[in-house]
Amino acid sequence: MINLREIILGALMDIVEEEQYSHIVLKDVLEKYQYLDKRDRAFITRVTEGTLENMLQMDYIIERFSKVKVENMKLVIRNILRMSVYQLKYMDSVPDSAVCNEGVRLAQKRGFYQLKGFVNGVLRSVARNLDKVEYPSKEKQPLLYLSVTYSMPEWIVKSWCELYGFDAVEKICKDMHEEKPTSIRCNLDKTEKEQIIESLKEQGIQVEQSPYLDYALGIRGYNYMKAVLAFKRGWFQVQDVSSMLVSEIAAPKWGDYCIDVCAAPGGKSLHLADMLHGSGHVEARDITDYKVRLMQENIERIGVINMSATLQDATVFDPESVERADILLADVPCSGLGVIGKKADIRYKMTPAKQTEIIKLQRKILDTVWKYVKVGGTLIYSTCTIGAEENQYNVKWFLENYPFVLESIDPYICDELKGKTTSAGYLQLLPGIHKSDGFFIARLKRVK
Ligand SMILES: C[S@@+](CC[C@H](N)C(=O)[O-])C[C@H]1O[C@@H](n2cnc3c(N)ncnc32)[C@H](O)[C@@H]1O
Repeated sequence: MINLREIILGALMDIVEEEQYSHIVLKDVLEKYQYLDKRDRAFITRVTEGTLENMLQMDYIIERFSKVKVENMKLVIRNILRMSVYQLKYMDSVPDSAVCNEGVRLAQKRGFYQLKGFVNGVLRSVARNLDKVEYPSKEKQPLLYLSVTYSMPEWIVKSWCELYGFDAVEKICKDMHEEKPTSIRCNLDKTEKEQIIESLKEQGIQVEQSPYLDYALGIRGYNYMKAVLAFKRGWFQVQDVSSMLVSEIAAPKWGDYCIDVCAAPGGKSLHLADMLHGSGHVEARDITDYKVRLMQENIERIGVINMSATLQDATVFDPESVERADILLADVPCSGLGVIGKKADIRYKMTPAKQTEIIKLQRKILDTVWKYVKVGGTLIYSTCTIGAEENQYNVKWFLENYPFVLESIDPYICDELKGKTTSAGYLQLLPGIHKSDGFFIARLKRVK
């Protein structure tokens, strides 16, 4: 007999303790247990994602009732406690006694017979006293308040507060906890938006218009993406509207040659190819065979004729590319803190030291690829993060060292997004402030 909580514990161990990506682990688990009914699969998803999204808050609660600090606990035990406390706090439909009993049983099953009493004691105390827990005060401990309320590491909220102020950061954190529809980009070269909407609705899928771009939609209520007919026909891509704005701001012209130096899984390259209506070419490059294959599969599924996927490390100079690109897209690897709403575990895996390494890599990539841009051509620099270090500071450094200038992006965006920085050449999207993921896009022109 399959035990759902054992599956959840396994997934949490892989994600939290083995540093595997949550979306990949969860996708694999759901594929492996495809035969479970919809309710069981939803339970697995909800408890795994919910525990990750609220992990620091769970740890805070656990530490009110345990003499042992969470960081000193056995890895299995702390994850049993986290997922159990999540159910106690956020899932009224599960009886407290069942949560406690299952937690104890799991500890025993994983060989921690001697810790049964500890797990039982902590969980029953939490169940009895949950509404008496005192949380950090917003006025007296603002950073700890943000960190515990929204389960966001303190170093992250501290750096955001310095940049955007407390109120904006609270909006950002809150938005990252909200459930959103899946954002899709209609492939208008294949068919009309109305036909896509009709096909989705025929399958019982709810559709809503996204802001900022007419061909961006939000969908809810599907089970598997691969079973959605319009997706199988290549009529749309899953892509956040922020990411669509990158290609809009790149604004390719008929016949342009585009190089996307960090392209996988290929969302922006496919969009550029779409905007070129079969003309020109998009070279989508990435660093691993696996990712390049993934892009090739997408090219074939959608039937794109003006795009190719190739293996190329962006930190290794490619002399054949010099001055080839009308448009060069550097959608560089980044800390990803703008997409925490979709990938909850990112916030626990990123550290200031890792971020410093990422910034070095971003600069190395820019230092290598800028020569691929034709004089007069465009370089788009983008990240899915919201701190200045990887965004504004990198652009400043780039402008100081290479023959490029920023160009206004106002001609390419809707009025709602226009502001001081967009006329200066860049856009910082913030979840909760904008209706999108957190994203940064800068448009630079090569001047000599
Ligand atoms: C932000 S993602 C790109 C997303 C992509 N542009 C899209 O829209 O689907 C960054 C990509 O950079 C790739 N990458 C990391 N280091 C790289 C390198 N040295 N050279 C080329 N690609 C690299 C990663 O494999 C990852 O796919």
